[in-house]
Amino acid sequence: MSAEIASETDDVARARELLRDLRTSIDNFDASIIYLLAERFRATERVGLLKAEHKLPAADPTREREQIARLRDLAKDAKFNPDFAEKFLNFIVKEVIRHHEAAASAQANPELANPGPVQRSND
Ligand SMILES: C=C(O[C@@H]1C=C(C(=O)O)C=C[C@H]1O)C(=O)O
Repeated sequence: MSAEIASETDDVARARELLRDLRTSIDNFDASIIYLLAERFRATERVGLLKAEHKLPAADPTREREQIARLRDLAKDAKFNPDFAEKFLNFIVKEVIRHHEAAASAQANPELANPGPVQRSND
């Protein structure tokens, strides 16, 4: 093996090692994101129940505007793309509002949310 080919092989081996380390880090970040989202959704589920009980609207556009402004500022501080931060928040909030609407309709129509045991025709 020529010295040139040997050093190319070393470079690729180093690149593969770096790739493996970076992917381990990415996997840890992804796991953190999932745990954080799970906690966030647990909190928003409680907000959804509270709103349903008190017949408050599922969505709160004023609060959302404040959150977007805050997250855009945080993203800029973190040298992160503020448009992406906004899109990401909107994506999550849309799903939260869908859950809140489902909680409101379950509150308004409990018989539809929990239909009870299925009746068999020969019961
Ligand atoms: C969670 C709430 O409900 C909705 C969802 C939001 C969110 O996921 O952050 C924010 C505002 C509301 O549109 C809330 O009102 O705080």
